[in-house]
Amino acid sequence: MFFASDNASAVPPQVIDALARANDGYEMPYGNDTVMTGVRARLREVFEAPEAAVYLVSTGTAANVLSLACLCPPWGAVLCHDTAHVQVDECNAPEAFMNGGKLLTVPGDGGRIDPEALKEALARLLPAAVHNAQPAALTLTNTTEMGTVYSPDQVAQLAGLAKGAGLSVHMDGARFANALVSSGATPAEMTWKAGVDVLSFGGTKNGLMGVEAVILFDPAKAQEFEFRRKRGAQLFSKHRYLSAQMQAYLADDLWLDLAKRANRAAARLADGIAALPGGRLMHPVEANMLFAEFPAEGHARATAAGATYYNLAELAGGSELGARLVTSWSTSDAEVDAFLSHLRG
Ligand SMILES: Cc1ncc(COP(=O)(O)O)c(C=O)c1O
Ligand SMILES: C[C@H](O)[C@H](N)C(=O)O
Repeated sequence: MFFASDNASAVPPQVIDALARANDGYEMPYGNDTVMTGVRARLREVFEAPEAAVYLVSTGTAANVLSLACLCPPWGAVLCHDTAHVQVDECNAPEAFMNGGKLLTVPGDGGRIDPEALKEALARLLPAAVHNAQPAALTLTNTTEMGTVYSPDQVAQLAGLAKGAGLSVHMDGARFANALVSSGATPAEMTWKAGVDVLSFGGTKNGLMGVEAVILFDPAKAQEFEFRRKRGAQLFSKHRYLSAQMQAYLADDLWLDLAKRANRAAARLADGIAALPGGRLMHPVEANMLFAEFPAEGHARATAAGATYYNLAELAGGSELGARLVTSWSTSDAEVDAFLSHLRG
Protein backbone atom coordinates (compact mmCIF):
# COMPACT_ATOMS: atom_id res chain seq x y z
CA MET A 1 0.00 0.00 0.00
CA PHE A 2 2.38 2.72 -1.27
CA PHE A 3 0.81 6.08 -2.07
CA ALA A 4 3.58 8.56 -1.16
CA SER A 5 4.51 9.41 -4.72
CA ASP A 6 4.56 8.00 -8.22
CA ASN A 7 8.28 8.81 -8.07
CA ALA A 8 8.53 5.71 -5.89
CA SER A 9 7.31 3.22 -8.47
CA ALA A 10 9.49 0.69 -10.24
CA VAL A 11 10.25 0.95 -13.96
CA PRO A 12 7.99 -0.94 -16.38
CA PRO A 13 9.61 -4.12 -17.80
CA GLN A 14 9.31 -2.80 -21.34
CA VAL A 15 11.68 0.03 -20.40
CA ILE A 16 14.16 -2.23 -18.64
CA ASP A 17 14.16 -4.53 -21.67
CA ALA A 18 14.81 -1.53 -23.93
CA LEU A 19 17.80 -0.54 -21.80
CA ALA A 20 19.22 -4.04 -22.10
CA ARG A 21 18.78 -3.96 -25.88
CA ALA A 22 20.44 -0.54 -26.06
CA ASN A 23 23.39 -1.82 -24.05
CA ASP A 24 25.22 -3.19 -27.06
CA GLY A 25 28.20 -1.87 -29.00
CA TYR A 26 29.00 1.78 -29.46
CA GLU A 27 26.87 4.88 -29.79
CA MET A 28 28.03 8.47 -30.15
CA PRO A 29 27.74 10.35 -26.85
CA TYR A 30 26.13 13.63 -25.78
CA GLY A 31 22.79 13.23 -27.56
CA ASN A 32 24.24 12.21 -30.89
CA ASP A 33 23.15 8.58 -30.54
CA THR A 34 21.05 7.06 -33.28
CA VAL A 35 18.24 6.26 -30.83
CA MET A 36 17.78 9.96 -30.07
CA THR A 37 17.20 10.64 -33.73
CA GLY A 38 14.19 8.34 -33.55
CA VAL A 39 13.00 9.79 -30.27
CA ARG A 40 13.04 13.30 -31.69
CA ALA A 41 11.11 12.20 -34.75
CA ARG A 42 8.57 10.31 -32.63
CA LEU A 43 7.90 13.23 -30.29
CA ARG A 44 7.52 15.58 -33.27
CA GLU A 45 4.99 13.11 -34.66
CA VAL A 46 3.12 12.69 -31.35
CA PHE A 47 2.83 16.46 -30.94
CA GLU A 48 2.23 17.19 -34.64
CA ALA A 49 5.16 19.59 -34.42
CA PRO A 50 7.68 18.75 -37.16
CA GLU A 51 9.92 21.73 -36.37
CA ALA A 52 10.01 21.32 -32.59
CA ALA A 53 13.36 21.10 -30.80
CA VAL A 54 13.52 18.09 -28.46
CA TYR A 55 15.98 17.40 -25.64
CA LEU A 56 16.25 14.87 -22.82
CA VAL A 57 17.23 15.65 -19.24
CA SER A 58 17.13 13.56 -16.09
CA THR A 59 14.78 15.36 -13.71
CA GLY A 60 11.59 17.35 -13.81
CA THR A 61 13.32 20.16 -11.99
CA ALA A 62 15.99 20.30 -14.68
CA ALA A 63 13.34 20.37 -17.41
CA ASN A 64 11.56 23.21 -15.65
CA VAL A 65 14.49 25.41 -14.70
CA LEU A 66 16.23 25.13 -18.06
CA SER A 67 12.97 25.90 -19.86
CA LEU A 68 12.19 28.91 -17.67
CA ALA A 69 15.75 30.21 -18.03
CA CYS A 70 15.19 30.30 -21.79
CA LEU A 71 11.94 32.21 -21.38
CA CYS A 72 12.81 34.66 -18.60
CA PRO A 73 15.83 37.02 -18.42
CA PRO A 74 17.53 37.88 -15.12
CA TRP A 75 15.38 41.00 -14.83
CA GLY A 76 12.21 39.06 -15.60
CA ALA A 77 9.42 37.36 -13.70
CA VAL A 78 7.52 34.12 -14.23
CA LEU A 79 3.91 33.88 -13.07
CA CYS A 80 2.99 30.56 -11.45
CA HIS A 81 0.33 29.11 -9.16
CA ASP A 82 0.76 29.44 -5.39
CA THR A 83 1.33 25.67 -5.15
CA ALA A 84 3.49 25.29 -8.28
CA HIS A 85 6.36 22.86 -7.95
CA VAL A 86 8.75 25.51 -9.27
CA GLN A 87 7.61 27.73 -6.40
CA VAL A 88 7.35 25.23 -3.57
CA ASP A 89 9.62 22.25 -4.28
CA GLU A 90 12.65 23.27 -6.34
CA CYS A 91 14.69 25.06 -3.68
CA ASN A 92 14.90 28.33 -5.67
CA ALA A 93 16.52 26.49 -8.59
CA PRO A 94 14.30 28.40 -11.05
CA GLU A 95 15.53 31.72 -9.69
CA ALA A 96 19.11 30.48 -9.73
CA PHE A 97 18.96 29.27 -13.32
CA MET A 98 17.17 32.45 -14.39
CA ASN A 99 20.10 34.32 -12.79
CA GLY A 100 17.78 36.41 -10.67
CA GLY A 101 14.49 36.08 -12.49
CA LYS A 102 11.72 35.81 -9.96
CA LEU A 103 8.55 33.76 -9.51
CA LEU A 104 5.35 35.67 -8.85
CA THR A 105 2.45 33.59 -7.59
CA VAL A 106 -1.16 33.76 -8.76
CA PRO A 107 -3.99 32.06 -6.82
CA GLY A 108 -6.74 29.74 -7.95
CA ASP A 109 -8.80 26.90 -6.57
CA GLY A 110 -7.70 23.30 -6.84
CA GLY A 111 -4.19 24.11 -7.94
CA ARG A 112 -5.31 25.82 -11.15
CA ILE A 113 -4.60 29.51 -11.84
CA ASP A 114 -7.82 31.52 -11.83
CA PRO A 115 -8.17 33.54 -15.07
CA GLU A 116 -9.52 36.60 -13.24
CA ALA A 117 -6.60 36.44 -10.82
CA LEU A 118 -4.20 36.26 -13.76
CA LYS A 119 -5.88 39.24 -15.40
CA GLU A 120 -5.51 41.19 -12.13
CA ALA A 121 -1.86 40.19 -11.79
CA LEU A 122 -1.05 41.27 -15.34
CA ALA A 123 -2.93 44.57 -14.90
CA ARG A 124 -0.97 45.18 -11.70
CA LEU A 125 2.40 44.29 -13.18
CA LEU A 126 2.20 45.76 -16.67
CA PRO A 127 3.38 48.02 -18.11
CA ALA A 128 6.48 47.45 -16.00
CA ALA A 129 8.71 50.47 -15.41
CA VAL A 130 12.48 50.07 -15.47
CA HIS A 131 12.33 49.74 -11.70
CA ASN A 132 10.14 46.61 -11.85
CA ALA A 133 10.58 42.93 -12.57
CA GLN A 134 9.54 42.44 -16.20
CA PRO A 135 6.86 39.71 -16.49
CA ALA A 136 8.24 37.36 -19.11
CA ALA A 137 6.44 34.04 -18.84
CA LEU A 138 3.54 32.09 -17.38
CA THR A 139 4.07 28.51 -16.22
CA LEU A 140 1.19 26.06 -15.76
CA THR A 141 1.46 22.61 -14.20
CA ASN A 142 -0.64 19.91 -15.88
CA THR A 143 -1.51 17.65 -13.99
CA THR A 144 -1.45 20.24 -11.21
CA GLU A 145 0.15 19.74 -7.79
CA MET A 146 -3.38 19.28 -6.41
CA GLY A 147 -4.18 16.45 -8.81
CA THR A 148 -6.49 18.49 -11.02
CA VAL A 149 -6.20 18.93 -14.77
CA TYR A 150 -6.40 21.96 -17.05
CA SER A 151 -8.49 21.26 -20.16
CA PRO A 152 -7.13 22.57 -23.47
CA ASP A 153 -9.71 25.36 -23.31
CA GLN A 154 -8.53 26.33 -19.83
CA VAL A 155 -4.91 26.29 -21.03
CA ALA A 156 -5.87 28.40 -24.05
CA GLN A 157 -7.70 30.94 -21.88
CA LEU A 158 -4.72 31.45 -19.57
CA ALA A 159 -2.16 31.28 -22.37
CA GLY A 160 -4.20 33.81 -24.34
CA LEU A 161 -4.07 36.27 -21.45
CA ALA A 162 -0.33 35.73 -21.10
CA LYS A 163 0.40 36.00 -24.82
CA GLY A 164 -1.81 39.08 -25.05
CA ALA A 165 0.47 40.70 -22.49
CA GLY A 166 3.60 39.63 -24.34
CA LEU A 167 4.53 36.69 -22.09
CA SER A 168 5.70 33.24 -23.18
CA VAL A 169 4.03 30.10 -21.83
CA HIS A 170 5.65 27.03 -20.25
CA MET A 171 3.90 23.88 -19.09
CA ASP A 172 5.30 21.76 -16.29
CA GLY A 173 4.17 18.39 -17.62
CA ALA A 174 5.84 16.18 -15.03
CA ARG A 175 2.49 14.33 -15.09
CA PHE A 176 1.46 15.41 -18.62
CA ALA A 177 0.41 11.91 -19.64
CA ASN A 178 -1.99 11.70 -16.70
CA ALA A 179 -3.54 15.04 -17.64
CA LEU A 180 -3.78 14.08 -21.30
CA VAL A 181 -5.56 10.76 -20.84
CA SER A 182 -7.88 12.41 -18.30
CA SER A 183 -8.82 15.17 -20.76
CA GLY A 184 -9.18 13.07 -23.89
CA ALA A 185 -7.34 15.78 -25.81
CA THR A 186 -4.51 15.27 -28.25
CA PRO A 187 -0.96 16.26 -27.22
CA ALA A 188 -1.04 19.14 -29.71
CA GLU A 189 -4.41 20.39 -28.44
CA MET A 190 -3.11 20.36 -24.86
CA THR A 191 0.07 22.27 -25.77
CA TRP A 192 1.05 24.39 -28.76
CA LYS A 193 -2.45 24.63 -30.19
CA ALA A 194 -3.48 26.13 -26.83
CA GLY A 195 -0.53 28.53 -26.79
CA VAL A 196 2.16 26.61 -24.93
CA ASP A 197 5.67 27.47 -26.14
CA VAL A 198 7.76 25.02 -24.12
CA LEU A 199 6.71 21.74 -22.48
CA SER A 200 8.45 19.78 -19.75
CA PHE A 201 7.28 16.35 -20.94
CA GLY A 202 7.39 14.03 -17.95
CA GLY A 203 8.52 10.43 -18.00
CA THR A 204 9.84 9.74 -14.50
CA LYS A 205 6.59 9.92 -12.53
CA ASN A 206 4.96 7.79 -15.21
CA GLY A 207 7.53 5.00 -14.92
CA LEU A 208 10.89 5.99 -16.42
CA MET A 209 14.16 5.77 -14.50
CA GLY A 210 14.79 9.49 -14.62
CA VAL A 211 14.06 10.86 -18.08
CA GLU A 212 12.15 13.97 -19.02
CA ALA A 213 11.89 15.63 -22.43
CA VAL A 214 11.87 19.34 -23.09
CA ILE A 215 9.96 20.26 -26.23
CA LEU A 216 10.43 23.75 -27.64
CA PHE A 217 7.62 24.10 -30.15
CA ASP A 218 9.32 27.16 -31.61
CA PRO A 219 12.93 26.03 -32.13
CA ALA A 220 14.28 29.60 -32.08
CA LYS A 221 15.63 29.03 -28.56
CA ALA A 222 17.08 25.60 -29.33
CA GLN A 223 20.74 26.63 -29.30
CA GLU A 224 20.27 28.64 -26.10
CA PHE A 225 18.67 25.59 -24.51
CA GLU A 226 21.62 23.44 -25.60
CA PHE A 227 24.08 25.80 -23.93
CA ARG A 228 21.96 25.99 -20.77
CA ARG A 229 21.61 22.19 -20.65
CA LYS A 230 25.40 21.79 -20.84
CA ARG A 231 26.01 24.54 -18.28
CA GLY A 232 23.39 22.91 -16.08
CA ALA A 233 25.31 19.62 -16.18
CA GLN A 234 22.35 17.93 -17.87
CA LEU A 235 24.02 16.88 -21.12
CA PHE A 236 24.53 13.14 -20.64
CA SER A 237 27.62 11.57 -22.15
CA LYS A 238 26.01 8.11 -22.25
CA HIS A 239 22.85 9.66 -23.63
CA ARG A 240 21.72 6.47 -25.37
CA TYR A 241 20.35 5.21 -22.04
CA LEU A 242 18.04 8.20 -21.76
CA SER A 243 17.02 7.86 -25.38
CA ALA A 244 16.31 4.13 -25.08
CA GLN A 245 13.96 4.73 -22.18
CA MET A 246 12.06 7.50 -23.94
CA GLN A 247 11.87 5.42 -27.12
CA ALA A 248 10.31 2.52 -25.23
CA TYR A 249 7.98 4.92 -23.39
CA LEU A 250 6.61 6.24 -26.67
CA ALA A 251 6.44 2.89 -28.43
CA ASP A 252 2.95 1.41 -28.87
CA ASP A 253 1.57 4.26 -26.72
CA LEU A 254 3.01 2.70 -23.57
CA TRP A 255 3.14 6.17 -21.99
CA LEU A 256 -0.62 6.54 -22.36
CA ASP A 257 -1.35 3.05 -21.05
CA LEU A 258 0.82 3.64 -17.96
CA ALA A 259 -0.99 6.90 -17.22
CA LYS A 260 -4.41 5.29 -17.71
CA ARG A 261 -3.49 2.61 -15.18
CA ALA A 262 -2.40 5.19 -12.63
CA ASN A 263 -5.50 7.32 -13.16
CA ARG A 264 -7.82 4.28 -12.92
CA ALA A 265 -6.24 3.35 -9.58
CA ALA A 266 -6.73 6.88 -8.30
CA ALA A 267 -10.38 6.85 -9.34
CA ARG A 268 -10.90 3.54 -7.51
CA LEU A 269 -9.27 4.97 -4.42
CA ALA A 270 -11.29 8.18 -4.64
CA ASP A 271 -14.59 6.32 -4.98
CA GLY A 272 -13.76 4.27 -1.91
CA ILE A 273 -12.78 7.26 0.22
CA ALA A 274 -15.80 9.29 -0.87
CA ALA A 275 -18.04 6.43 0.30
CA LEU A 276 -16.40 6.29 3.73
CA PRO A 277 -18.21 7.73 6.77
CA GLY A 278 -16.18 10.89 7.40
CA GLY A 279 -14.34 10.58 4.10
CA ARG A 280 -13.90 13.74 1.99
CA LEU A 281 -12.08 14.51 -1.24
CA MET A 282 -10.49 17.96 -0.91
CA HIS A 283 -10.09 18.52 -4.67
CA PRO A 284 -11.59 16.89 -7.76
CA VAL A 285 -9.65 13.71 -8.59
CA GLU A 286 -8.85 14.10 -12.27
CA ALA A 287 -5.55 12.24 -12.64
CA ASN A 288 -3.40 10.10 -10.30
CA MET A 289 -3.20 12.24 -7.17
CA LEU A 290 -5.74 12.69 -4.37
CA PHE A 291 -5.99 15.04 -1.42
CA ALA A 292 -8.47 13.51 1.00
CA GLU A 293 -9.55 13.56 4.62
CA PHE A 294 -10.68 10.53 6.59
CA PRO A 295 -11.09 9.69 10.29
CA ALA A 296 -8.01 9.44 12.51
CA GLU A 297 -8.82 5.78 13.24
CA GLY A 298 -8.48 5.05 9.56
CA HIS A 299 -5.09 6.73 9.42
CA ALA A 300 -4.00 4.71 12.45
CA ARG A 301 -5.15 1.35 11.04
CA ALA A 302 -3.68 1.98 7.60
CA THR A 303 -0.36 3.21 8.93
CA ALA A 304 -0.12 0.29 11.37
CA ALA A 305 -0.73 -2.05 8.45
CA GLY A 306 2.22 -0.49 6.61
CA ALA A 307 0.54 1.99 4.30
CA THR A 308 2.92 4.72 3.12
CA TYR A 309 1.64 8.17 2.18
CA TYR A 310 2.07 11.82 3.14
CA ASN A 311 -0.13 13.07 5.95
CA LEU A 312 -1.00 16.67 5.18
CA ALA A 313 0.24 17.71 8.61
CA GLU A 314 3.67 16.62 7.34
CA LEU A 315 3.40 18.07 3.85
CA ALA A 316 1.71 21.38 4.06
CA GLY A 317 1.00 21.98 7.74
CA GLY A 318 -2.55 20.91 7.08
CA SER A 319 -5.00 18.80 9.00
CA GLU A 320 -3.82 15.53 10.51
CA LEU A 321 -6.94 13.99 9.00
CA GLY A 322 -5.65 14.96 5.55
CA ALA A 323 -3.58 12.83 3.18
CA ARG A 324 -1.91 13.18 -0.18
CA LEU A 325 -2.29 9.88 -2.00
CA VAL A 326 -0.53 9.29 -5.32
CA THR A 327 -1.05 6.23 -7.50
CA SER A 328 1.29 5.01 -10.18
CA TRP A 329 1.29 2.70 -13.20
CA SER A 330 2.05 -0.16 -10.84
CA THR A 331 -0.70 0.46 -8.26
CA SER A 332 -2.90 -2.63 -8.19
CA ASP A 333 -6.60 -2.96 -7.40
CA ALA A 334 -5.61 -5.25 -4.52
CA GLU A 335 -3.39 -2.51 -3.07
CA VAL A 336 -6.20 0.04 -3.30
CA ASP A 337 -8.79 -2.35 -1.85
CA ALA A 338 -6.50 -3.34 1.03
CA PHE A 339 -5.94 0.33 1.90
CA LEU A 340 -9.66 1.05 1.78
CA SER A 341 -10.40 -1.95 3.99
CA HIS A 342 -8.08 -0.57 6.65
CA LEU A 343 -9.76 2.83 6.40
CA ARG A 344 -13.16 1.15 6.83
CA GLY A 345 -11.97 -0.96 9.78
C1 LIG B 1 4.55 18.76 -10.72
C2 LIG B 1 6.01 18.43 -10.59
N1 LIG B 1 6.90 19.09 -11.37
C3 LIG B 1 8.22 18.85 -11.28
C4 LIG B 1 8.70 17.89 -10.43
C5 LIG B 1 10.21 17.70 -10.33
O1 LIG B 1 10.62 16.47 -10.74
P1 LIG B 1 11.98 15.91 -10.14
O2 LIG B 1 11.68 15.52 -8.73
O3 LIG B 1 12.31 14.75 -11.03
O4 LIG B 1 12.99 17.02 -10.21
C6 LIG B 1 7.83 17.15 -9.63
C7 LIG B 1 8.34 16.08 -8.73
O5 LIG B 1 7.70 15.09 -8.50
C8 LIG B 1 6.45 17.42 -9.71
O6 LIG B 1 5.57 16.77 -8.91
C1 LIG C 1 6.56 16.61 -3.74
C2 LIG C 1 7.80 16.06 -4.36
O1 LIG C 1 8.66 17.10 -4.63
C3 LIG C 1 7.50 15.39 -5.65
N1 LIG C 1 7.36 16.43 -6.68
C4 LIG C 1 6.25 14.53 -5.58
O2 LIG C 1 5.25 14.94 -6.21
O3 LIG C 1 6.27 13.51 -4.91
